[in-house]
Parts: sequence; structure tokens; C-alpha cells
Amino acid sequence: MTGENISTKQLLGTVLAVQANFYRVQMDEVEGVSTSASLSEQSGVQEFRSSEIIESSSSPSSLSPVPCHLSPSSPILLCTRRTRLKKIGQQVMVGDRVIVEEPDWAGGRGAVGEVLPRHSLLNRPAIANVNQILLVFAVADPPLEPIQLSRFLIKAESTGVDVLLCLNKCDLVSLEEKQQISDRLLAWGYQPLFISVQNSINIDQIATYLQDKITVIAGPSGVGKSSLINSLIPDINLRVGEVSGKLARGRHTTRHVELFEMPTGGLLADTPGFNQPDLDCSPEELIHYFPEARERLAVAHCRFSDCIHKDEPDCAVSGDWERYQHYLEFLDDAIAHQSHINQQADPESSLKLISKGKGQSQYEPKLESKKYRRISRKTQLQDLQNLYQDSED
Ligand SMILES: Nc1nc2c(ncn2[C@@H]2O[C@H](COP(=O)(O)OP(=O)(O)OP(=O)(O)O)[C@@H](O)[C@H]2O)c(=O)[nH]1
Ligand SMILES: [Zn+2]
Repeated sequence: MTGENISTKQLLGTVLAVQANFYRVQMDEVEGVSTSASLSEQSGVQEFRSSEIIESSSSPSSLSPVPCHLSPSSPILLCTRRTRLKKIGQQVMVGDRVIVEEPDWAGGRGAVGEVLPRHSLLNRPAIANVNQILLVFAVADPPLEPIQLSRFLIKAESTGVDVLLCLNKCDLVSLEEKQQISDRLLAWGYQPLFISVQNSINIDQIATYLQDKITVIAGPSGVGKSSLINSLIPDINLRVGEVSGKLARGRHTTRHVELFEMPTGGLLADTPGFNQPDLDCSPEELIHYFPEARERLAVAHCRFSDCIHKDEPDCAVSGDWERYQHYLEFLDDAIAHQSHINQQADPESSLKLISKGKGQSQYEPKLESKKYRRISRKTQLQDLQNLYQDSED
């Protein structure tokens, strides 16, 4: 990042896709500019969806950005990254808000000159500035598995962005069944939106939730994610339910990520990498990803400040809530994960669950020496960014 201020003269946009050394940037709508011509399929850019550029008689430097940056009709420029960004190791990621310099409106080209600070950063897939995760499950076919749903919810909660839970195929269950599911999930702290892509139930509602936001869609196989994306963005050309359809979606199964514009505004990304969620949070964090436990902890305290809510006496959360068993299962995963991380940082060290007597237990690192070091979130983020850099170069 350079120290430049963002003046009204600067042109802002959002990175939709990164491919080779090109960035596909959706420009914020600029006043006094019409957006009609189609970008010709030029060599090196055919991989990108045909896009719109602006035809403008006014000089770009006289244009000022407008606040609503996710308008569906915004122009798109194919940009390179300024050498100075490369020099300082500043990556440009999908979802990044960027300042575009020297726009060639007629040719549909530009250069990314600066990346604005990110307010969120997801890994797998790497997307910046995500506002919400749209978690899609089916009420039937495949059957709704509570532990699987719970695992996805915890993974989504652990990203820190909002979670929108949507239950598809509601055409396959009765009103009573829907009510039962709804009551159960309400006790988990969620209010699901029942939809049917097949019968077009509540699809408009989803489109409304996605407006002006960057949303990432996630969920297990077969629940209707491709069908939903197709119905939200009819020209996206994802084919559904066939072998060829899965292949067509294949390029999205690698590291490739792309944000697609919703006709009603907002950007949507598919996340195949998110579909077998590993719980990689720390054991201490885990409890906070259960909204119903968060609620208990907001009004009561455990006797021990480092309680992991397993066997400790006077624990404010252990006990009679449906997902407590899920918590205990995921806790084992989180402890195993933490132990793995610590072992990588220091092969001599590992975590052990230590009994403190009176039913109290606590996991503790087995320390060899001062070498013990827990990997900080910052380091993890850095690793992620390095990984991304590698894939970019
Ligand atoms: N009954 C019913 N079937 C649906 C509905 N939506 C999708 N389906 C069907 O469910 C099957 C799976 O849909 P997909 O859209 O391929 O599911 P997906 O989540 O993208 O699956 P993956 O590509 O494996 O991740 C297809 O046969 C769809 O026709 C719905 O609302 N009701
Ligand atoms: Zn506790």
C-alpha cells in the first residue's frame, strides 16, 4: 500500500477474478458514463466472461466514484498490477477494493495502482472483503444430517462474517416437517430460510439478501448450490446435475475463484474448497462459534477462566443443549489440530489433556524449552498470503 490519499479523482473498483497476470475489475459506477459496449474477445482475455466496458466522451480523470460500488451495470476493466505493487509484495486478491489508474475505457484496460485495506479475508478460497456466507443445505435428498450442518455452521462462524442459512428442496417436505426443523434450528440460534429452487420459492428473497454485498456460497454436495446459482444468475451457464455439469464446474474446484455479478446487485462466489470443512480453530475459540452457548456465556461465567467446558465443575455451558455433543466432538478435533500446529512449530512439543483432579481437565502444551511458540493469526495470514503469491506468480 502506498501512502496516497483517496481523492475524488481516483477510480475505485472491485476485483472479480484473477487470472495469470490480469485482474478483472468491476469499476464503481461513475457519473455521466453509459455502459453498453461489449468487450471484444481479445487475445489473452477470452477466459473471462464477455463483459461490459464504458463508452465515454468525458475524460476519466474528471470522473468521481459513487458510493454504491456493486451496481449490476458497472463497467469492467481488465487490469495489470503496477510494478511498484509487485515490488512491495502487495498482492491483489479477488474481492479487493482497488484504485485503478490510467483507464483505457475504449480498450477496456487499466492498471491496479493501489489496494485498499481489507475488512475480511477468507482462505480456501482466498477472497477479500466477504460480507456473508450463504450456507445451503437441503431438507431432504440428501437428508439433513445435524452433525454435518453443525460442522459447516461452525466453520462459517469461525470466519467472523455473517452466516445466512438457507434450506433448499422444501418442496420435498410437509409443513409440519418444516416447522420441526425450524424449531430445532431456532434452538441452535438460527432462523433458516426455506427455499425451493425447483418451485421458485423464496429465490427473490435470497436475491434481496445478496444485494450490495459480497457473498460466498457453501454447502455439501447435491443440495442444489449450482441450481441456486443458475436461478439467481441465469446467464452464468453452470450446468446442473449431469456429469458434464460437474466438469463444467471443474475449473471452480481448483484454486480459481471468481465473483459473479447478481442481476439485482451484489457479487456471489462459489466455494468448492469450503465443502469439506476442517475445523481449524483453537479449542478456546470453539465454544464461541455456537450461538446458543454464546448466549449462555453472555449471562454466566464458568468457575475457571480457562474452562474448555468439558469436565470442569461449575461450567456455565456444559449440559443440556442439543449441540453440546457436537461441541465435545469438535473439541477433540480442535485439540488435535492445535497439537498438530504446535508440533509443526516445535516438533519436540505436543499438547496433552491433563487431569487436574475433581473432574477438571485441561489441555496443555508439553513444553520442551523456550522454543515453544504458538503460531499467531498474523503468521497464518502471512502464510496464506505467501501461498497466494506463489500461485499468482
Ligand atoms: N426436489 C428438488 N430438487 C432440487 C431442488 N434444487 C435442486 N434440486 C436437484 O438436486 C440435484 C443436485 O443439484 P445441484 O444443483 O447439482 O447440487 P450442488 O449442491 O450444486 O451439488 P455439487 O455440484 O455436487 O456441489 C439436482 O438433481 C437438482 O435438480 C429443489 O428445490 N427441489
Ligand atoms: Zn465452562
